[in-house]
Amino acid sequence: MTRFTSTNPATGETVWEGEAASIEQVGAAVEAARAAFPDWADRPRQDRIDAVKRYQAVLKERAPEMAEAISRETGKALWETKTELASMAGKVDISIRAYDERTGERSSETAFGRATLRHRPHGVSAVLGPFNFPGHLPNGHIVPALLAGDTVVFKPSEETPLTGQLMAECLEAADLPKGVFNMVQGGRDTGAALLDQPIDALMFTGSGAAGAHFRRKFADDPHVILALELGGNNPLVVWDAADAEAVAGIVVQSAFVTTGQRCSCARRLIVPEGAQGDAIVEAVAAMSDRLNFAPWDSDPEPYAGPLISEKAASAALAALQQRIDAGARVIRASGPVDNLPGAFVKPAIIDVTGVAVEDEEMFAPFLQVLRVPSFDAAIAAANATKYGLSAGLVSDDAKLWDRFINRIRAGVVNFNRPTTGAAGDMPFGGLGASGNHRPSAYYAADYCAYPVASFEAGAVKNIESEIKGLR
Ligand SMILES: NC(=O)c1ccc[n+]([C@@H]2O[C@H](COP(=O)([O-])OP(=O)(O)OC[C@H]3O[C@@H](n4cnc5c(N)ncnc54)[C@H](O)[C@@H]3O)[C@@H](O)[C@H]2O)c1
Ligand SMILES: O=CCC[C@H](NC(=O)CCC(=O)O)C(=O)O
Repeated sequence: MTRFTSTNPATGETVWEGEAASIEQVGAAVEAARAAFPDWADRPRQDRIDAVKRYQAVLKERAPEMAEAISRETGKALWETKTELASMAGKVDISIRAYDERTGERSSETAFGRATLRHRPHGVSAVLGPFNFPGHLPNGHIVPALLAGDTVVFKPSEETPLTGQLMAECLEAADLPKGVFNMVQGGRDTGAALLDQPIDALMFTGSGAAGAHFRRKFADDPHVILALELGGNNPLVVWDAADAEAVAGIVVQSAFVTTGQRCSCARRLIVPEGAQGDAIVEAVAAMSDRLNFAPWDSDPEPYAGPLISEKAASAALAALQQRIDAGARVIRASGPVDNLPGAFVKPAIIDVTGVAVEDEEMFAPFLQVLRVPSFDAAIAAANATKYGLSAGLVSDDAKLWDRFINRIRAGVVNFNRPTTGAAGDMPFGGLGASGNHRPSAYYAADYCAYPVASFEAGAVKNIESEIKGLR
């Protein structure tokens, strides 16, 4: 057994300590999920709705305590973790609607009787969660999976086992049948052990690198459904927008919210060459100076907290330095935040125009500016990435939006809105290295069940007259 801990990145305090699941325990969790599957899948839909509604009630009751726990474990500001808990409870009603609308059952009358579309669950779903929304994002797989009739084995991020434990307690309090929901704690080894088991689906939210690994791992297992929600190198284009202050607010919320630890954060700001671009970059830099990065419970309320760990901060700063060494010009330098531990970093803005930089996500509050000569060049630069999660245009000119929306290659596209802050009642997912065309949020219902078309005649009837060429 391997012991591991999770610590508050703002203080170094241990917030959770425990054992990673052994291979045997992982196997037992999958067996329990397998044994529970037939009964759970065959239950009337209302039974499963009642179960997730009970879970929702527990979540609502425990929301204040859980929001604080997520803040302590991730360092995220309390205002933000409160919204995470609200999204978790809200996910239940959204998923019930999505199930009915996207994967429910419907019949139509035919000449021979009836044609019916049904959806059936896949079986045992492994859910691997990320650290940045350790409740909301795994919850966005778990709730639709349970509603569809799948059983679940969940492994939270090794950075956020406390959040995982609290979610498991809520599901236990919801009195689901034994084996329907199971949790195993641990790191990548535990995740790998889970994926070596006979599972029917992998519902994954995490890094592009891990997603690429899973694509390869399951290449010969087409029966295992993969839903991959991965990172991005998201572009935000600002073009012909007169109010630089207003633009700055949208850019800052796109790039720096959650200390840049959202998959949908803008990583690349694309602006016109010359004075228009200068004014925008100056306004963004000035606003970034006013952001208060501080511990989650400080007074006044912080804008955001630290990165998830000192290790993550060192890795992100190294990636930033690599770009500076390659020729990027520093507009705002990062570095430690005064008198706070090493997981805190200042937001950085660098100009990478004409510099060959890696097309990789920096999961930190670091924004790269690119200056281009025309709107066509801006769209080309925006699309010059292997990823395709979120993108945005800020402009006073609605005609530019018409061009942008038709040509941009991303799953979540915003006009005069931050790239962050997606909605649960819309699909959420990306193209290329950002996913595998199985978007989550409202469309999670689609990967939790498969469609079955059935053609049903009420009685055995002689169809000889329909058979051509019968002698
Ligand atoms: N598209 C989305 O919806 C979305 C949402 C949130 C975060 N993300 C992305 O997630 C990343 C941040 O989260 P993270 O650092 O926790 O991601 P991560 O990929 O490091 O880890 C995610 C989960 O997968 C497990 N894991 C990772 N590699 C594994 C392997 N080889 N075998 C088995 N299990 C493995 C981890 O233990 C963890 O539980 C960022 O890239 C971000 O963009 C994407
Ligand atoms: O870190 C990545 C996603 C954060 C968030 N996205 C969503 O909440 C998607 C909607 C859902 O799953 O219900 C964002 O875009 O800010």
